[in-house]
Amino acid sequence: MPQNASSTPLQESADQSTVQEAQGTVVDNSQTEPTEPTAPTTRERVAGPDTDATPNSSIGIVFEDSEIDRALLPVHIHPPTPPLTPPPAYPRRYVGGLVTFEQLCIFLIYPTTIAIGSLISIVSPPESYFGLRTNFFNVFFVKNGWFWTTITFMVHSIRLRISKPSKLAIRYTLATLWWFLFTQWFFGAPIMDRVFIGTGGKCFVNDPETESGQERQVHDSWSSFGCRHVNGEWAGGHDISGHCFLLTHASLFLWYELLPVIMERGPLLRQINTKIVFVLLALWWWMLLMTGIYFHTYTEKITGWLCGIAEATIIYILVPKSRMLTTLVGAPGV
Ligand SMILES: CCCCC/C=C\C/C=C\C/C=C\C/C=C\CCCC(=O)SCCNC(=O)CCNC(=O)[C@H](O)C(C)(C)COP(=O)(O)OP(=O)(O)OC[C@H]1O[C@@H](n2cnc3c(N)ncnc32)[C@H](O)[C@@H]1OP(=O)(O)O
Repeated sequence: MPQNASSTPLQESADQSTVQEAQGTVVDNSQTEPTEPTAPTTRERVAGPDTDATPNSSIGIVFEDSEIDRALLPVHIHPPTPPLTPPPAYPRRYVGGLVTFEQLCIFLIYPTTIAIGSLISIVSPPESYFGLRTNFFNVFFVKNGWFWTTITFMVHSIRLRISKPSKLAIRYTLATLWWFLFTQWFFGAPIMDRVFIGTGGKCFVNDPETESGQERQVHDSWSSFGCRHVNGEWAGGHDISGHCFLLTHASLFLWYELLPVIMERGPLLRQINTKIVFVLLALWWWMLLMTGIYFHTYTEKITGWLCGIAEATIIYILVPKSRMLTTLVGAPGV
């Protein structure tokens, strides 16, 4: 198995058992001590290398029947045990020792989409319903984007057999927290609005007192929400694309949580739950392309994307390099 030297403790442990399997090392149970069952009898739970298991249990096998009862049985009446089933570890090809090949492919979808959208916007943006801010998909789905991402994530999570749902909830909470601080509230105005104001942005409103009623005045709104509330125009600063942020952030979160299911290529992949996740991912991708074509400047889209990759990069790429941090937030599994 191709395995980069810099793989994580979790991966190493899981991969070791795969090596055993590849080498045909099957444990002969009749030779082992009766008090140390080598394979589960009634139900065996197999978790992938990326499970929520702590590093010590990363081989992913949980004995659910009473091992003590089993140990009391005389050796000769032990039921035949199946060979030790290795976790469904999939070959991991590491790129630069940091990300797996699949993680990298997923990661690259979004800057490529923004680049293609921006290119189309320069060459010849086609007239389209999706160029309207009021289009149904924008108003109903993207403007409530974290809500739909949450629902879809729950649909995905509910059918998993992972041992520690709390770790899954921690990862969801961290993703939600980053979205919340960036777009909704950060001890006052959210981060994206603070960047806008910090780079010289202001809220302009028409002053009806003037003769033409058109003269613009600066309103003291400190957030885009407040500015919209007074029918003002939020202009002048670096207006990070909230759509690029949200669509990238939500998509990477869903992809990386789903990846073990995809790589396992088992029955979970064919479930309706997985299809629902793919439908939302397709919609988020399409809306990102539309943002790329019709909205914002190129730099605003890039900064939106950069902020959108931040949390997923930390949680799914950097954290797995540390055994201690992995214990805290777990890692996606099946
Ligand atoms: C074992 C099983 C365990 C399972 C459980 C596991 C875990 C779960 C644990 C706990 C969960 C428990 C309970 C959870 C239940 C429910 C919780 C739900 C929580 C929620 O979740 S509740 C929040 C819902 N709340 C949202 O979800 C809001 C999302 N929303 C935003 O965060 C912003 O809205 C954002 C970022 C989108 C900002 O956006 P922005 O619009 O202000 O700014 P941007 O710069 O992007 O755009 C400038 C102008 O360009 C236009 N524009 C750009 N691109 C366009 C395009 N493509 N098409 C058309 N127009 C476009 C824009 O429309 C705009 O136009 P205009 O200014 O006119 O509006």
